[in-house]
Amino acid sequence: MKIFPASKIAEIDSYTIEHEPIESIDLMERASRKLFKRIVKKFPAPRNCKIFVGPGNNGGDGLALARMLAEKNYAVEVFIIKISDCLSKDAEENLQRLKIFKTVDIYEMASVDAMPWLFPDDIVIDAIFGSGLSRPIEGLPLEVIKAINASEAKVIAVDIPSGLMGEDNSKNDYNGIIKADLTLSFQFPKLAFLFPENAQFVGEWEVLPIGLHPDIIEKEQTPYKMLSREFVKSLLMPRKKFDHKGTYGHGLLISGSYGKMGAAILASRAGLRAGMGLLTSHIPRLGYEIMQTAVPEAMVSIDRSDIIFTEFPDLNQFNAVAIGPGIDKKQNSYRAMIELLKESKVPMVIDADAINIIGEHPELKDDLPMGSVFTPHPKEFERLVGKAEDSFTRNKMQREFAKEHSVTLVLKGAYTAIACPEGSVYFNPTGNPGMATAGSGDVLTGIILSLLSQGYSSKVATIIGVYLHGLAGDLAAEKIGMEALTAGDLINYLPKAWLRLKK
Ligand SMILES: NC(=O)C1=CN([C@@H]2O[C@H](COP(=O)(O)OP(=O)(O)OC[C@H]3O[C@@H](n4cnc5c(N)ncnc54)[C@H](O)[C@@H]3O)[C@@H](O)[C@H]2O)[C@@H](O)CC1
Ligand SMILES: Nc1ncnc2c1ncn2[C@@H]1O[C@H](COP(=O)(O)OP(=O)(O)O)[C@@H](O)[C@H]1O
Ligand SMILES: [K+]
Repeated sequence: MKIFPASKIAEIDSYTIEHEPIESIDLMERASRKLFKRIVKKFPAPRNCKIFVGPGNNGGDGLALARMLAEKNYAVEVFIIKISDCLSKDAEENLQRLKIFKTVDIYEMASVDAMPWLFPDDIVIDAIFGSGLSRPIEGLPLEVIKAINASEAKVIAVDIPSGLMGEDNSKNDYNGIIKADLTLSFQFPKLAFLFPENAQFVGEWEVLPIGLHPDIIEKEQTPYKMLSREFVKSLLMPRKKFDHKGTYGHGLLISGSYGKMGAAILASRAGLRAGMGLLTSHIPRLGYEIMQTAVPEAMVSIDRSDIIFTEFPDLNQFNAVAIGPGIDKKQNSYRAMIELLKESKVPMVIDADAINIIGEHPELKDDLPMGSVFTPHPKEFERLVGKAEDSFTRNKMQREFAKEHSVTLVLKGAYTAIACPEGSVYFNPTGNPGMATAGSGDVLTGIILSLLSQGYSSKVATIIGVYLHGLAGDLAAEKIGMEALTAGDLINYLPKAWLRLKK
């Protein structure tokens, strides 16, 4: 699913109005009907609804929704916040349509003194500002937003929490944003929903399709996309009758050190479960028996060092290389990294301490093999790319890094973002907080290495890998809950994740 900036959404609206064709008031009616249906399903009548309305079309949605809820036996009160002298044309039309309903009290709020008391079981509908917000909120609407946020009522935001910018909130005033429990977004999610600091405003969110024109959605370009099962499935290569293990590639995994052999085991097992034909695990000498016992399917390459990574085998036999899980970052490992980056001609996954080593020795960035994939969590990202005060800025830095160094740069998190060299960013919807547990990242590294070895491009291997990893987490959490989930469970649920993905 594409994610558009607010300006593009306005273009898509206009195109729909012109080419469907549909009157703008009827498009508003259709959108509001969707809101209405969702709210009725989630919060059945009778309920008290207090609807706060602003001057634009977001307010218009609120007014249309008020009429629909009143028809369905909700007790509805509408508060029109006096922000400008007039309402938008369609909002005004919906106000006139609403006035016919004698059961709905309509108040004009010229000051916050007119703010009603909000009870915990009230439903507050936030239709103050939508995607037309052009600057941080001040004055009366700011006071109203603060009062709503101070209440215990259930808050439902129409399209986007009022005050939140769709993309860039780096200059926003965080006191002037509605804290919604539920955000019902029209047709597309907004980029801002995917950033952790905005979770407090967006709450749960859902997308309501409102039938915007498919031709323009197809045609309009945007760098931001949300992964879907259908899309990821369409990238899979089928297995053929006469395929053999050579068909599915040979990967080299460099991982583990004294005290961190678990990372090597997890990444190796995950790699094999993700379908690679052959895996060689390069580990320090002390890990030999551990690896041979825990992962009998893997071949083992032994470092001359007992405890860390200091050398690597002949690279010619491998289709892809991964380095990082549990390797530590001793001086000798750094030296071996210099050689590895110079010699490797195949795509590499660079994770964990391998990222930290590059962060400490930025000159190594000049030697990255074509098609490298970086998989940092936010702290590693900071060491590699730099510090950002907010997620939008971080996302920009991520895109720029991917472009400048021609690499795929993954930023792991609740909505893991995959930035590709050509400028696009894919967000991953799978995964859950049960995966915030030691070793989940090692599992991801093994999976991406596996897909690279099988011949998927760096971009596709990363997309499939990230989606599958999260899906395994979701299936595991469904069965065993989030608290008890460990990284090993992600591997155990990979078979089911494959089946679900291919269904
Ligand atoms: N996507 C669609 O096709 C549809 C969109 N609709 C709604 O239309 C909304 C967008 O409508 P609008 O473009 O009218 O935008 P808004 O409803 O967000 O309101 C914009 C108005 O507020 C003013 N404004 C902006 N920032 C302000 C600030 N900080 N302080 C005071 N005033 C400020 C603007 O000058 C403008 O008059 C969407 O969010 C959605 O709710 C729906 O009607 C259905 C159809
Ligand atoms: N709240 C969450 N929702 C979805 N996925 C999560 C969440 N927390 C962690 N994850 C996933 O778990 C993995 C954690 O990786 P990482 O921090 O490198 O762990 P480790 O270093 O312990 O291996 C990432 O893929 C991340 O996207
Ligand atoms: K809103």
